Amino acid sequence: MKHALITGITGQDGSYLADFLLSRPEYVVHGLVRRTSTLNRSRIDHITRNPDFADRFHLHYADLGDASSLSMLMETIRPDEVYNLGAQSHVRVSFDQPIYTADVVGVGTMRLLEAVRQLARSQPVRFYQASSSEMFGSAPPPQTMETPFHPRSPYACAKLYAHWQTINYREAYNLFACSGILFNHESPRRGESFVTRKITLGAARIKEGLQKKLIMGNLDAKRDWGFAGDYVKAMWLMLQQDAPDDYIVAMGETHSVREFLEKTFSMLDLDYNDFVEFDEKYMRPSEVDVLLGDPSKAKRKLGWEPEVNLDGLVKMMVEHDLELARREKFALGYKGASTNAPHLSI
Ligand SMILES: C[C@H]1O[C@H](OP(=O)(O)OP(=O)(O)OC[C@H]2O[C@@H](n3cnc4c(=O)[nH]c(N)nc43)[C@H](O)[C@@H]2O)[C@@H](O)[C@@H](O)C1=O
Repeated sequence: MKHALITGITGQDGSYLADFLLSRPEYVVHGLVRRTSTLNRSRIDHITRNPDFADRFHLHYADLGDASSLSMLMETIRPDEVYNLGAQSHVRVSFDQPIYTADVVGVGTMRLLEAVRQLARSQPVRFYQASSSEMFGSAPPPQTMETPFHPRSPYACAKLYAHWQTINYREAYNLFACSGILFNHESPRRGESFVTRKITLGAARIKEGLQKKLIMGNLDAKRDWGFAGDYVKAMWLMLQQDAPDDYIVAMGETHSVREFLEKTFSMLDLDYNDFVEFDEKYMRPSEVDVLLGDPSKAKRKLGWEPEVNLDGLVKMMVEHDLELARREKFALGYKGASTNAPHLSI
């Protein structure tokens, strides 16, 4: 059996990657979880509750902030593959918590790389680093493998540090370490404070009369959005190659937040202009205006092809969130619309 360790297992990407690896009978999947007073495991509940996976899915307490917990974990599990998907991943929040973000995203990756380097002394191990299109920041589009980085947030600076450390561990210690520069990737499992999910959930709640307005920031920002379920396959493919390398994973299309709003609301027969309002608090001190990735290397060398386009993605998210809103309405007993989703504060 192959043992894979995933940091960030409770997140969107971690849960899709776990699904993908478990669909292959040769994998045992280990997830790193942080201790929290309330459990945040809804994205992996379908796995933990499935008796078929009882022997092939294991959760372990550790923390990217705690080097000794990572070394212990590495010794216990002795993974063949390590996927570093754990992060404080919200760009806007990284301006409020820059040092925490740098520690978890930047130095946290170093702590993990050190633990992997120790393990690599006694067995082969392959490492995947979740790098981000945010590292390109203000570099003009299209962003290719040759485009120089210009990060625009504490999150992006920390990701860039981790990216270069991954490359350095490959060059200095001959570690099989790959970095996937993933452009935005979304799904029904996306956190509710990221723009796509905020829009699909907000629109669905508006449609069901649970919410009156959707309060947004910069609608002119443009992103290259794909489906997270497609992107985790690229992560895995990178670790199956003969030699380690870095790749961009993207759709090669860019759309504005405004276009995403239009597509979502029109799918629900609504006009977003009637519901969307602006609030300064959703603006970032420095914005990334346009991201447009060139995935040609991943397609050519990995044979990677996405299966879901933007319209398919919007449809998948809207259908999911409409169902969620209907259940919410049923569970609450409908009393009257609130002015905004109370749980969306960022
Ligand atoms: C690849 C990369 O992808 C993600 O980073 P992000 O691009 O910052 O994602 P987002 O969905 O928070 O923002 C997208 C755009 O949408 C604009 N925007 C407008 N109004 C709102 C708004 O109300 N909320 C939010 N969140 N954004 C808004 C916002 O200003 C920005 O221009 C993370 O997964 C990150 O971890 C990562 O690595």
